[in-house]
Amino acid sequence: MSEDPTHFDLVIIGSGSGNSLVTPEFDLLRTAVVDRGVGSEDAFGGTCLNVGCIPTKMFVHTADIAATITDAARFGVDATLEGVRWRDIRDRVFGRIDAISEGGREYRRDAEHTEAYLGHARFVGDRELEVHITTPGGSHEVGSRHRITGKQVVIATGARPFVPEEVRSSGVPFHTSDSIMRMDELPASLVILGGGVIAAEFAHVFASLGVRVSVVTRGKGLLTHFDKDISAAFTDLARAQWDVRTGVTVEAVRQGGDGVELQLSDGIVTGELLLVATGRVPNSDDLGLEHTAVRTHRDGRVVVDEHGRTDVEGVWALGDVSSPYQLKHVANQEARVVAHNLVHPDDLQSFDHRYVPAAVFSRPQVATVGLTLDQARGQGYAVTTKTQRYGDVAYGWAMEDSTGLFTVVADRATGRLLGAHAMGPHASTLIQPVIQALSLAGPDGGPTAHELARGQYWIHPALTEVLENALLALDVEPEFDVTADYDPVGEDVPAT
Ligand SMILES: Cc1cc2nc3c(=O)[nH]c(=O)nc-3n(C[C@H](O)[C@H](O)[C@H](O)COP(=O)(O)OP(=O)(O)OC[C@H]3O[C@@H](n4cnc5c(N)ncnc54)[C@H](O)[C@@H]3O)c2cc1C
Ligand SMILES: NC(=O)c1ccc[n+]([C@@H]2O[C@H](COP(=O)([O-])OP(=O)(O)OC[C@H]3O[C@@H](n4cnc5c(N)ncnc54)[C@H](O)[C@@H]3O)[C@@H](O)[C@H]2O)c1
Repeated sequence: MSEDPTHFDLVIIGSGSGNSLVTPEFDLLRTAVVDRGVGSEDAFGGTCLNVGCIPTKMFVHTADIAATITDAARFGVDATLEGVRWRDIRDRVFGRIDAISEGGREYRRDAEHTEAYLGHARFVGDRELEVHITTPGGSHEVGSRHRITGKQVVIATGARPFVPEEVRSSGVPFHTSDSIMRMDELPASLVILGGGVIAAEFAHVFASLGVRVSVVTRGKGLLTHFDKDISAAFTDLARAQWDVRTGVTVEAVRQGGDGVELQLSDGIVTGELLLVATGRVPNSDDLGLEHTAVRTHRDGRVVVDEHGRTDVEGVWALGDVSSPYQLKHVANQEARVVAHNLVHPDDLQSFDHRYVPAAVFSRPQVATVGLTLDQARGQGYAVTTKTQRYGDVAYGWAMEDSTGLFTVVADRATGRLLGAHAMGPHASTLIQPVIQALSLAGPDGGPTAHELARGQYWIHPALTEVLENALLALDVEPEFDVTADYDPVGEDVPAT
């Protein structure tokens, strides 16, 4: 261990996924965790905990409850949503989260082998940083500046909301996902700019809680990064719930109407508040990387190899700042790999980007893994695909579902799965057996789709039968059809 108090064995910039790098192997070494905080409270612990996955899903679940009440009459259950207590909801969510964030910060500050620098870090050399303390509650005074060096440095600085120039230069107040969940009152109406994941999730949250929501996007539909049939079906369902403006450009943003007015290429949209959800940019531009040999891609992501190494020896990167996937489960996997590699330089592990799943927790949910039909064809596979409707299995009847679908994509020649794409209640959970089959396949190629269907029990009449039936209905080469005698109509589930 070094005697120099400004030299550390490990310096981690970013307390999100980076925070999990302080493994027991570092117990006898010195680690600095540098973090400037996220959201309006400059909270410790990164995006997912404070302004990302966790609070949004707590709001989504609350919105699901409200939507279930509103939807209950068609089941013969008469119920009225009498109102929602926004401040109570907000305070319940953040009452839980803030305590975890504060506990994490104090632990890093007080532990014998770690030091918490709560401020902005900037490289001044390859493994040398200047830190300007901006937030109280850490190991150092607000306003102080520190030069620190690390034997190893990990860049885990995440990403931040991108705000288009037409909004920034308008002077009109706006929210991003960093601020909107902490507002004091629900607005009567909300304009959401963007048609991606954040827009889809917040549109559900606020519309289900009684806010009139407009979604404005330049794309032809919503969730256009997903399978095209799912994107089209989701956009149709969105139009039935929200005011959805697709294929439009924003020509001006000004104050007007009840709050904000957007001049679109095809008209005007107004709302009390504006939420900007137009993507997230890596936090690499304000890191002083020009003082190092660390390179970035054109989109700002730090260049790393499959082990998380940058171009500078001893400097690593992981998560949203460098990954092609801005997802917490990916950042976590990358953090586990880097945590191992930091202490096992002769036995490096690699990032696993083979089958990265994603889900959108909207109304309905969307989930995806592996190749879409078009991607599989593009890669030269003889593709077979089946779309099974939720409404065709028993639990789908129970739910009176008429829109949910589960598509599986497979290689006709081998019968093996290539991907799956689902939209409907619990899609994020239902897709897990496909993720498992793809990820654990091993060198022998793993189970065929039919083996996956018939090699295990599927609880009857659970909603997972939608996947079981889709797998069984795939049209594969006969020699791989281990269920040639299976009659999908024979059980008490009707065929499509
Ligand atoms: C609204 C929303 C919902 C989401 N929902 C999901 C979901 O349901 N599922 C999912 O998988 N993913 C979701 N994500 C994405 C997920 O949150 C991110 O992929 C993940 O948190 C990235 O982790 P990270 O460790 O790379 O970065 P972060 O958690 O963002 O951590 C980076 C930290 O570095 C700090 N920092 C940055 N620059 C500096 C600097 N120069 N000096 C000091 N500190 C600095 C930041 O303040 C931050 O605290 C969501 C994101 C958002 C915004
Ligand atoms: N459930 C989840 O896993 C989850 C939830 C939220 C966020 N995230 C992560 O956060 C990332 C960022 O989310 P996001 O929704 O901000 O980005 P996104 O890339 O999903 O969507 C951005 C949207 O904004 C539109 N857009 C961009 N610039 C625009 C402009 N100038 N005018 C109008 N529209 C414009 C794009 O066409 C697109 O529809 C996601 O890609 C995802 O990885 C994940």
